[in-house]
Amino acid sequence: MDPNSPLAALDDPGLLRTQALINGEWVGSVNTFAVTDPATGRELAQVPNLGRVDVDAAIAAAANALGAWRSKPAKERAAVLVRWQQLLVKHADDLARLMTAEQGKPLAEARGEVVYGASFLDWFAEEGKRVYGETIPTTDPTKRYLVLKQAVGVCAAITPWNFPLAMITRKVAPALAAGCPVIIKPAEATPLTALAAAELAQRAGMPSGVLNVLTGDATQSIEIGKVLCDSDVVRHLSFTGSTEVGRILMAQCAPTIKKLSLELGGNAPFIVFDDADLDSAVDGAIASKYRNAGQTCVCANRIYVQAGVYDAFIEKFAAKVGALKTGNGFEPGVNVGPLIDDQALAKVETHVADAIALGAKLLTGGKRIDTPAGGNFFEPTLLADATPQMLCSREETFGPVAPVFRFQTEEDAIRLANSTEFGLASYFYSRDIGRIFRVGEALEYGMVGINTGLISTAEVPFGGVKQSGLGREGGRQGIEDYVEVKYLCLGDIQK
Ligand SMILES: NC(=O)C1=CN([C@@H]2O[C@H](COP(=O)(O)OP(=O)(O)OC[C@H]3O[C@@H](n4cnc5c(N)ncnc54)[C@H](OP(=O)(O)O)[C@@H]3O)[C@@H](O)[C@H]2O)C=CC1
Ligand SMILES: O=C(O)CCCC(=O)O
Repeated sequence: MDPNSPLAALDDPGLLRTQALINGEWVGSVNTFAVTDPATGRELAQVPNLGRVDVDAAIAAAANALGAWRSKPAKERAAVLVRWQQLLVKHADDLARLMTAEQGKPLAEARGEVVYGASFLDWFAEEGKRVYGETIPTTDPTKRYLVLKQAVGVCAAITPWNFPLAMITRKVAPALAAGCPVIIKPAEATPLTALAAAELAQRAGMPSGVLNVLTGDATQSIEIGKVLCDSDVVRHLSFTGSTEVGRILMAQCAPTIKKLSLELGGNAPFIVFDDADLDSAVDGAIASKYRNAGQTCVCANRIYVQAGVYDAFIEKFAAKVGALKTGNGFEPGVNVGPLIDDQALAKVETHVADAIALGAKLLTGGKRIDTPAGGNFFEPTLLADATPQMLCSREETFGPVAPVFRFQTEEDAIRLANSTEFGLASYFYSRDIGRIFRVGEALEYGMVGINTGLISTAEVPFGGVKQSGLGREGGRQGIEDYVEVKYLCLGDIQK
């Protein structure tokens, strides 16, 4: 290990796993790909670049593990999940270090994600104990009607790089709690956090085959995804990522009529009304927009400010955006880390250039930051006088760019906010109780933050409407996609 690698300082070097996990065994391959640090471009590790044979082995292992795992009392499955949660928290510093190294987010944010990610495990450990069936009042005295809920079977989870741990646990925890073995395919950019989490699952006593992790680069990910989708054994696929890939996976799952949970792209409006608490709105916009360098599907993408407070908001917001510190996530005090790769940088640059060409005013930021160490850094950027024609209004920027739009009336704000095919998160600031209900009900989104820019927590149903996806993750609803409803009709009761 290069002594200058950020991973040389792990307290527990056993968490740097560079093999895939299939059937409880760590599996290598002659074909590997490099995991790199987006803050420096330096290689961190090589991990296996797997293909069809390995996916088939993982599916077979999961299928083999299904019977014993789903037959365990929920309380016993819960005990494994709780032990896993405790180990994730115990090793939070090392996991955060791995995450910052491969994903780039500031270390404190990475640590926050570890605790957040771990919280899905104890939440669903409890929910798994409450997968209640029902009895239905009979309409025929000779019969009784019962409803059971049973594990859906083998599940697959394809996860993105922006939340390398939480997007895994949010899917895997309800699956495991309900009695389903899982096969995880993490993003090419961030397999190390996933593998470290799997190592801790092993230490928590996860039975062989119940949790499998397959790694692959972007090309092999397509093949791995196809084999998972084509399999009749895999009964559920959960995916977080772009709407474009979500559509492909949905089409690929059609022949086997798989259950699907899709958490796809967003284009979140963030509305500030004249009656808002402006300081609170500015803080909310900073948190919502610049968290994870703007790379979350619930990040504010379009900031609409009512004419009466537009100038005051811009002035306060610009001061705070200008004060954000960008740099390597391991440096103390850094608020905004690197973007994940070159393509992400290019997309952000295109959105900024397009907005300026169409009349937006650049108030701060606006360009790449070149550092001696390399890295994919972009200045936290604020654009005023944005309009609906701009790319940043129509597409998810997924970067640290805040376009601010001026609006006149509540009706205008609602119309503009809803004028997108996406419907994941939305936000608005107002102190008027009537407006809070009117706007909250009118926004065509799965989630609405009111007077807050942060809405995520394990206890609530996270998900979108329209082309932002299907199903809900987290909350008591998050386990529903992992169970099948079975109706038992009991006859001859009178005999
Ligand atoms: N909803 C969200 O949270 C996210 C939204 N996005 C949006 O998507 C844009 C592109 O980001 P990107 O990382 O490319 O997101 P993708 O949707 O391409 O990737 C997400 C996951 O899907 C995998 N994948 C990609 N294509 C396929 C396929 N054909 N079959 C099976 N698996 C596949 C990826 O693997 P691999 O990484 O190996 O290619 C990754 O694990 C972002 O700019 C952002 O707008 C991105 C990430 C998360
Ligand atoms: O970007 C995502 O897909 C998930 C957002 C993270 C969260 O807030 O849970």
